[in-house]
Order: sequence, then structure tokens, then C-alpha cells
Amino acid sequence: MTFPTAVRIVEVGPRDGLQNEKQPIEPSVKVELIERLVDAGLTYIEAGSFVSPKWVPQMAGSDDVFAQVKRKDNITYAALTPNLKGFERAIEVNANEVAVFTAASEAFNQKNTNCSIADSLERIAPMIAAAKAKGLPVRGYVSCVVGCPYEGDIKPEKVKEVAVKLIEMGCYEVSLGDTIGVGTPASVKAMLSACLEAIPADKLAVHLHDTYGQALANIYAALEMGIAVVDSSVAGLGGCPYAKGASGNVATEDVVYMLNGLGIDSGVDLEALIQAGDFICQQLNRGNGSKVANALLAKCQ
Ligand SMILES: CC(C)(COP(=O)([O-])OP(=O)([O-])OC[C@H]1O[C@@H](n2cnc3c(N)ncnc32)[C@H](O)[C@@H]1OP(=O)([O-])[O-])[C@@H](O)C(=O)NCCC(=O)NCCSC(=O)C[C@@](C)(O)CC(=O)[O-]
Repeated sequence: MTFPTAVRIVEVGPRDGLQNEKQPIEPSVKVELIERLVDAGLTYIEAGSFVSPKWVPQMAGSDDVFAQVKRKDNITYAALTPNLKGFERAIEVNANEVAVFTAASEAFNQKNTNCSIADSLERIAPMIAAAKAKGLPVRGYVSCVVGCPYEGDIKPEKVKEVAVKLIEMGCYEVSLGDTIGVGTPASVKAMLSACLEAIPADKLAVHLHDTYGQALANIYAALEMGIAVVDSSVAGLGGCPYAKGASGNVATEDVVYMLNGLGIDSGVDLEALIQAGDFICQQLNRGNGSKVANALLAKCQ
């Protein structure tokens, strides 16, 4: 067992979490959420995306979010971008980093970005070139790494092939997304084993949705394999608009609680994080998707 001593959490709540909410959310609410998350000790926030507003209306105000948030030193405020148009919008608002995305499933990629995997990699290449010219790091995502809502099981070799391409193209890290949360420790380990044959553990992250309640077990399995970067979403917000039935990302609070119990440092203050999650749930008038937050908030009542 090679548990890491510290884990970097990539907080995707303001983007992956909020992109799927039905009701409109004012940029000022997103800004307050981001500032609370930073105050809780998170150092990497995916603050929004510059995708087509026709495809994902909830992210239309991302320009305002980036403009209004009070930036702090040594914090990464990242933007998800699907094409050069999105990349240029991210540059305009001074995002510190961009994330590009593709999938290990042709059918999902087509639904999500209206193009094949090969075409999405072609779209990504000029973004990476432009980012390099500006000294901006690029993170890559591969969706549907164990299962796809349209194709079913996904072969680990396919995930490895796409992840390797992203690394070769210049992504400093690839985040492996179980978009519909169907993975178990067995399938996640098989997928990671394939990727680790070609990519070192310090260039891989896991991005696990909790649809089937497996996310923490899957993260534990990933930690055992030396993965030290975990994506999560405060209050378990989220889902993908192009993966019907996909529930939220694993809740950041639950990840931090587990890491604390394992003696693995994340730098996050659990109490402040729970307050941030409670804030956004109240704003959205929705239940909190974090078991840990629900347990600890109930104790305070
Ligand atoms: C990729 C496209 C744009 C192709 O969409 P398209 O319709 O094929 O693109 P197009 O180039 O023909 O453009 C159509 C219209 O969109 C505009 N447009 C085009 N690009 C942009 C842009 N960047 N910003 C603003 N506007 C844009 C463009 O200007 C045009 O406007 P019109 O002339 O009709 O008025 C579209 O499919 C899209 O935006 N898809 C994004 C879908 C999305 O955001 N999905 C969720 C994020 S991925 C995810 O959640 C998974 C992840 C990362 O979390 C990991 C996991 O869990 O697996």
C-alpha cells in the first residue's frame, strides 16, 4: 500500500456542481461560494466554464464570476473550456488555468460536445498551444472512464489511450471521470492499472460521481494506487447535463473527513467547508448531498 501523505483537492462545485442546477443562480452567489471555499483552505477552484450558453445555460455568467471574485495569492481559479472560443474567453477574464475535456466513449463525447473523440482532441491541440504561449497550465479530463450512459462498460485500454494522448499533447495532469458513478473499487482499479502502465501516478487525478454510493470506496482504492489528486464538489453538488441520471460528485466534506481519518493532509478546515456547503444549499433551497455535513450540522441543532 502506497498511501500519499497529502492530497490536493480540486474543488469543482462552482462549475461541475452548479452547471446542472435548474434554477438561475446569480454570479454574486457563485462568487460568495468560491470565496468561502478558499477561506476553508481549498487552493484549487474550478470557478466556471466557457462553453456554449445554449448547451449549458447555467455557466453563462462565468465571465462575471471571474471578474467579481476577490482573488487570493497562490489559489488557482480554473476555467473549463471546450474550444478556442472558450479558451479566449477564459484568457479575457484572467483564469489561472484551463481545463480541456474529452471522453473514452464516442457516444458520450458526441452528446457532450457534438463531435467525435478524435475531433475533440483536434479542438484541444490549439488550446494547448495557445496556453503554452501564455505560460498557462492545462488540465485534461477524460469522461466515462468506467461506464457510459449510452455505450455501457468502457474498456480500460480505451481510457489509457485517450489519457496518454492528452498527456502527450501537453496536459500536466489528466483527471479520470466516472461521470455516471457506476464504478466499483474493482473496475476503478482495473482502469487505473491500465493508465498507470503509461502515465505516472503524479499526473493522474480521479473525478468520481457518487450515483451508486461507491465514490469514497473508489477514492480509497485510488489512494492505495498512489493517486494524490481528488476532484470533489462541496455538498455533493453536481451531475452532467449530458449524462441523464448522473448524480452529484463525491462531496468534498466526505472526502476531507475520510482523509482526516486516514491521517492524510488536505489543508482543508472541515468546519468552514461545511458552512460553505450549507450556504450554497440554502441559496439553492436544496438538501445537502454530504453525509458528513448532514451529520455534523444535525449535532449543532
Ligand atoms: C463544444 C460546443 C461549443 C460545440 O457546440 P456546437 O453547437 O457544435 O458548436 P458551434 O461551433 O457550431 O457553435 C454553436 C454556437 O455556440 C457558440 N459557441 C461555441 N463555442 C462557444 C463557447 N466556447 N462560448 C460561447 N459560445 C460558444 C457559437 O458561437 C455558436 O453560436 P451561434 O452562432 O449559434 O449564436 C458545445 O457542444 C458545448 O459547449 N458543449 C459543452 C457541454 C458541457 O459544458 N458539458 C458539461 C461539461 S463536461 C463535464 O461535466 C464532465 C466533467 C469534465 O466534469 C468530467 C466528468 O464528470 O466526466
